[in-house]
Amino acid sequence: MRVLMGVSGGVDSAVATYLLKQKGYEVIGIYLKMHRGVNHKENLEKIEKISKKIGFEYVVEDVEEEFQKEVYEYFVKSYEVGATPNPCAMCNRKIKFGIFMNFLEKYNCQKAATGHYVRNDGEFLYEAKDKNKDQSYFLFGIKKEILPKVIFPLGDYTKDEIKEIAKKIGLDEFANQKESQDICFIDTNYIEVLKNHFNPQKKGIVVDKSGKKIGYHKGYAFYTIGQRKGFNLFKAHKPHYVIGIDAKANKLIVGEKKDLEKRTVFLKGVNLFIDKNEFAALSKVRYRAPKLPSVVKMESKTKAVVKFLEPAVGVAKGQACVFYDGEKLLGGGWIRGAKK
Ligand SMILES: Nc1ncnc2c1ncn2[C@@H]1O[C@H](COP(=O)(O)OP(=O)(O)OP(=O)(O)O)[C@@H](O)[C@H]1O
Repeated sequence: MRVLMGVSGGVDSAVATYLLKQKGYEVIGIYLKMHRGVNHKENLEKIEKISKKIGFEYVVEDVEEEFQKEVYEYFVKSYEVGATPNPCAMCNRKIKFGIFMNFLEKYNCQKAATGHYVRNDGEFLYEAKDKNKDQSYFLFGIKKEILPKVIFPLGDYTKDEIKEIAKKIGLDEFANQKESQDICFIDTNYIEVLKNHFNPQKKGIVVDKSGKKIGYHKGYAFYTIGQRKGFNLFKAHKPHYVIGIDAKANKLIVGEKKDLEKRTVFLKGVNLFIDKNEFAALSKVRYRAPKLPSVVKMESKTKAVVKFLEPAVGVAKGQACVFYDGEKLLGGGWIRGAKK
C-alpha cells in the first residue's frame, strides 16, 4: 500500500516515515509550501537529508494561496476583531487534512499520514499515549469520512521514545533540534506579524464591568480572555483578569476571577464524529484547559450550545471547544460567545 506522508523537516515526521516503512508501507513524502514567510529552502534541505537516511522519495506542492486565504487571513482577521484564533486547528481542517487529501489520487496513494500525536481506529480519533504532546484538540474539525484513510504512526509513542528512535537511526541532529514553534508562520511573536496588517499597538483604556475607566492597555490584540498581566491599572487593587475585549471601542474589560466563570458556551462551525443531537461529554475550551463535564446540544447543523456542569474559565471567542468521551474525540466547534 502506498502512503502519502506529510514531511516538514522535523523529527516527528521523519520518525513517522521511518515507522511506516518498518511496517512495510511504500511511503512517498510530501512537503507542502504553506506560508510564504516560512524558510522552505531550509526545510527542504532537512527533508533531503532525512530522505537519504531513511530512503524515501518525496514531492513538493505549493498551497500558499489556500493557506493565505484559509489560515493566515483568518488569523489576522480574528485578532483584528478581538478574538483569539487557533490557526493550527484551522490548518488541519482546511490544509493538512483538507487539500492534502486531494493529492492522494495524484500520487496514486491509498492513505495519508502525518506525525501528529493522536490515535485513530478508522472511526474515531483518540488522545495520544503522550498526554503532554497530544494534538487531538487541534484535530476536532477534520472530516469523519477521511478517518479510514489516515494513519498517525506516532499516537502510541511518547516524544522521548521518538527522539530515541531518531538517534538510533542516525538522525541525532534532528532529535536534538529545538521544538518547532506553536505556530509555524511566526518566527518572532504574533504582534510582529499583525503589524503588517493593522496597528496592534494602538493604546486604549481598561474598564471595569460597570464601564468605569480604571487603567490603560497597550493594544487589545495583546490580550486574551483570562489574562492577568500586561495592562496597567491606576490603583493596584486585587488581581484583575481580562473578561472582555471590545475591539471596536478599543477597550479591555477586566474583572475578578469569578467573572471568568461561564456555564454556557455558544459554538459555530461544529464538527461531530458521532451522530447525535444532544449528548454528555467532557469538554475543554482551550488546548491546556481541563476537560469538564458538560452537555452538548446541537441547535442547527453547525451551531451548538454547551452547558457546563462546572464552570469553564478562560472562554475566548475564536478558540475551539472540543468534546471527548474519555480519550475519544467526539467533535468540537468554534467559540462565538459565552454566558454565566
Ligand atoms: N509543510 C508541511 N508539509 C507537509 N506536512 C507537514 C508540514 N508541516 C507539518 N506537516 C505534518 O503535520 C504534522 C504535525 O505538524 P506540527 O507542526 O504539529 O509538527 P511537529 O510536531 O513539529 O512535527 P515535525 O517534527 O514533523 O515538524 C507533522 O509531523 C507533519 O507530518
